[in-house]
Order: sequence, then structure tokens, then C-alpha cells
Amino acid sequence: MQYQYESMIRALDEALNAHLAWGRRVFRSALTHTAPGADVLEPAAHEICQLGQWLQSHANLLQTINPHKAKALEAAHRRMHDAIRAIMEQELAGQTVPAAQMDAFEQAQDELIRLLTALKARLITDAIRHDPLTGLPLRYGLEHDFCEFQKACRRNQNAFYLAMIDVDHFKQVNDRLDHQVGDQALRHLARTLRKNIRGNEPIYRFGGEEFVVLLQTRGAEDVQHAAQRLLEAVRTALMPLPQKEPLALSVTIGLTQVQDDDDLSSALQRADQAMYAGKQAGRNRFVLWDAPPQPTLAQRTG
Ligand SMILES: Nc1nc2c(ncn2[C@@H]2O[C@H](COP(=O)(O)OP(=O)(O)OP(=O)(O)O)[C@@H](O)[C@H]2O)c(=O)[nH]1
Repeated sequence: MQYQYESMIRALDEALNAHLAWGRRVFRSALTHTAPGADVLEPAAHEICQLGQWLQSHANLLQTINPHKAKALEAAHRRMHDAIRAIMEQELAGQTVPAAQMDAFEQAQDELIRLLTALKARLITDAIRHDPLTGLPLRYGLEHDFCEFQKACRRNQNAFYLAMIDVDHFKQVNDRLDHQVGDQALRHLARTLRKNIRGNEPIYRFGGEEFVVLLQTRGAEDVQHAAQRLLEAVRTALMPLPQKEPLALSVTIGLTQVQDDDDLSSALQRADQAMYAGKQAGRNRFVLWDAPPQPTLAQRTG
């Protein structure tokens, strides 16, 4: 999932502040026996108030984050408004407000604040787990995703491969064209990679100009095709540059098969070794990790 975390968190804070201001206004109306605005007394008050408007304008996004909680949030907001409207109507008519009605309001209000606070925590957690440059996940969740992917591959009787992808001669892009173009190139590359892997294959920005992809395939031949396709996609996706030749990029890919009893750090280490071998062999290629050859006598004795 990708969204603008900063503006989303800011908008949520503004909606929460507006809700607190609304609460103060309701309290004042009750104490001074004056009619509050339409955003309290109208049956559609939950849509009129600022928090209600925020909920409507972010409905799709909330649905994507967690459909169950999105529904609960909307319901709590509506319940809270229904309760306060009933309370205010009785208050303005000079009637005593039943304690059960106050309880209903307080419960809905507590639920609303609890859900909004959890949503904010989720947004902040998501924000720090994603790379602001490319929008890709960073490596925080990799360990967990790796284990889940391992289980899914076993369940589907598919082969699990981990790919380490490193941009070739990226320093030259920064040096020749400047760092901003380098940033743009990383965004461009992330999009190209994302477009050329399956939706259920996670990709991470692993480090500066390194990406990690988890691949679910039918076997060695299949993964080699996938790697070849990625190399081709990166090579041919030229990045337009104003008043200059478009920028051509290439990557080197290190691949390793992940066994059922494998762990992330060993897989990363092997993929890194394969990628390094690819760099040494001339870049712009993939290398499938193979068990390292036994050291020769000359190497052993140095
Ligand atoms: N613009 C930009 N550059 C970055 C970012 N992260 C890392 N880099 C640059 O990536 C470059 C990596 O350089 P090297 O590790 O020497 O590798 P390389 O030039 O790609 O060479 P090979 O990997 O050997 O093909 C460095 O110049 C980093 O400054 C980033 O977020 N933005």
C-alpha cells in the first residue's frame, strides 16, 4: 500500500482537533442552554462535522488499511453523534437526560478515540517502515515476511528464491548528473522492478541502491526467466532527462534458493555473494548462487 503518510497523519490530527473543538462547543451549549449548530442537531450531523467529512474523504484509504476497522470507526462516529443529538434535544427541552444515554455517548466516544489513536499509530508505523523516496518497504518487516513467504511457498509447493538487486555504476549517475537525478533514477527503477514482478512477490529497498525481492517460482528455470525479464525491463525502461539523452540503467542480480529450514541472514549472504560474483563478471546479469567451490591448496596455504 502506498500513500502520503505525512499529509495523511496531518489531516488526521486536524480532524481530531476539530472533533475536540466540536466537543467543547457541545459542552458549552449544554451548560449555557443554547442551541448548538447543525453539526450536533441534524440527523446527518455525523457527515456534516469535520471528522465526518474526513472519514468520507478517506473512506477508500481506510478501507484499504483495514476494512473491518474502517466500518467500526464509521459506526462509532455515527453512534456518538446519535447519542449526543438525543442528549442535546432533551437538554434543550428541559428534560432530564437518562444516565443510559450518557453511557451510550461515552462508550461511543471512547471507541471512536481508541480507533483513531490506533489508526494514527498504524500510520506512523507504516511511515517509518517505508522508504520515503521510492515508497517501497524498508527491511524492517523483511524477517517476518520471509518466514511467511517460506510457509506460503511450502504450502503451494513452489520454489522460493531471494533476489538481491544492485544498480550498476550508480555512483557515476550521481557524479555525472547530480544527486537529485540519482534520486529520480532510484524512483524510476523501483517502479520498473515493481511492475515486472508478481503482485504477491514483495520488494524492499534494502539499502542505498540495493533492492531485495522474494520470488515464488516453479523452479530454477522459472526463476532464471524472471531474472532475465527484470534485467531486460531495467535496460529498456529509459528515464527521460530534460535536454539530455535518456538515462539507461542496468542492474546485477544475485539469486539464491531458500530451503524450508533456511534463515534470512544466510539467504541474504548467499544472494549477496552471487550478486558480487555478477559484478565481477561484468555486471548487467544475474548469477544463481551455487555452493562455493572447495578452496584449492594454493588458496589454503596463501
Ligand atoms: N542519489 C542517491 N544516491 C544514492 C542513494 N543511496 C545510495 N546512493 C549512491 O549509490 C552509490 C553507490 O556506489 P557504489 O557502492 O560505489 O556502487 P556503484 O557505483 O553502483 O558501482 P557497482 O555497484 O560496483 O556497479 C553511491 O554513490 C551512493 O551515494 C540515494 O538514496 N540517492
